[in-house]
Amino acid sequence: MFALHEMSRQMRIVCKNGAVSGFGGFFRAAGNDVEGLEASYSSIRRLSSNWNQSSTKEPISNLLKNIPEFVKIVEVGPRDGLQNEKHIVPTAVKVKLIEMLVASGLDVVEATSFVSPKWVPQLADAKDVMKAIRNVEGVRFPVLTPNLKGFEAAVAAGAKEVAIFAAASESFSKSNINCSIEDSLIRYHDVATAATKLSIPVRGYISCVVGCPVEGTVLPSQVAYVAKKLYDMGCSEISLGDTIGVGTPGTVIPMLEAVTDVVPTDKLAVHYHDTYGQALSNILASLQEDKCGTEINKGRQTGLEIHNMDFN
Ligand SMILES: CC(C)(COP(=O)([O-])OP(=O)([O-])OC[C@H]1O[C@@H](n2cnc3c(N)ncnc32)[C@H](O)[C@@H]1OP(=O)([O-])[O-])[C@@H](O)C(=O)NCCC(=O)NCCSC(=O)C[C@@](C)(O)CC(=O)[O-]
Repeated sequence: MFALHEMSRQMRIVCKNGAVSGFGGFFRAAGNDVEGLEASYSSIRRLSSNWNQSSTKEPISNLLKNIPEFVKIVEVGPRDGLQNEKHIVPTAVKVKLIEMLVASGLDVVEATSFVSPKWVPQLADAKDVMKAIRNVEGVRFPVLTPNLKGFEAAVAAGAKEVAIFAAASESFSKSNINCSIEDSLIRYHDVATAATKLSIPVRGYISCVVGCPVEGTVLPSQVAYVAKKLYDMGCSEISLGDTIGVGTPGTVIPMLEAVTDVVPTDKLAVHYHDTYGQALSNILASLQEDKCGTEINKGRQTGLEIHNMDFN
């Protein structure tokens, strides 16, 4: 899986391949043990280093003319990649994975989730993962928190940054967090308020920004509605997730336009799953989106985050 995320200024772009399958594929290839991970470590380093090098070069064609010159990478594999693994990955392997991702040069790694272990048993060791990485310096380790209970547990475990996750589709909201969109926003408002009191940045995800597995097409106005609510409650950034990977440039651009009408582009990320091989096209199209390009041409520092990378 794989995600681009322009940061520092105008537009954040996050893209992710078929969530679990992308990173899971890498993980299976590496083997469910520390040695297997080490064997794959050099590929991570190569990819990370390639990104950094290419970000300093002049654009090589008109196709790439308006994309940011600087790329910031955020990795969500330890959370998003492992949350649906069939077999529970041992804590020590998760920690090793995080350490390797950090060593590869990534400085934001979404480490785990403080969600119900009944819903996501794969991440039931969130507290232990956080304990094991507590001395890693210079890296941000955001964690998912679905409610105040999760937020309090995350803070007690040492989290310095959290993420809340709403949906643009009612059906997905119900199946993912067992409540309506409106109820989730009330819940998240409580989390955001508690986080603000502790000066903890809150990232807001929106799932199903172009399509829902149950409802089909999701209208841009539905996404803009939730994005504005998350922005108003104080989210420092809002990540727009094409959860089932059905987006194409033709659908993500209208969605981005609707959202950028109500939320400043420097607060936005996009999170594209590569289920149907559209993630890179969607990233490129999003980066070329007018508002983003205009800012880039002003020559200000830009960033691009890669949330997950598919090594398959
Ligand atoms: C939201 C809930 C908790 C509601 O679940 P619920 O069952 O409605 O919760 P509840 O409030 O009725 O509580 C039921 C039990 O869960 C406990 N509980 C309640 N909250 C917590 C908590 N935080 N941590 C630990 N335990 C918790 C609570 O204490 C109680 O325990 P019991 O009394 O039965 O022993 C549940 O649905 C849940 O955890 N959902 C998380 C699902 C999830 O993690 N999905 C994947 C992440 S979203 C995603 O991947 C999309 C994204 C972000 O990547 C973007 C994209 O790809 O597009």
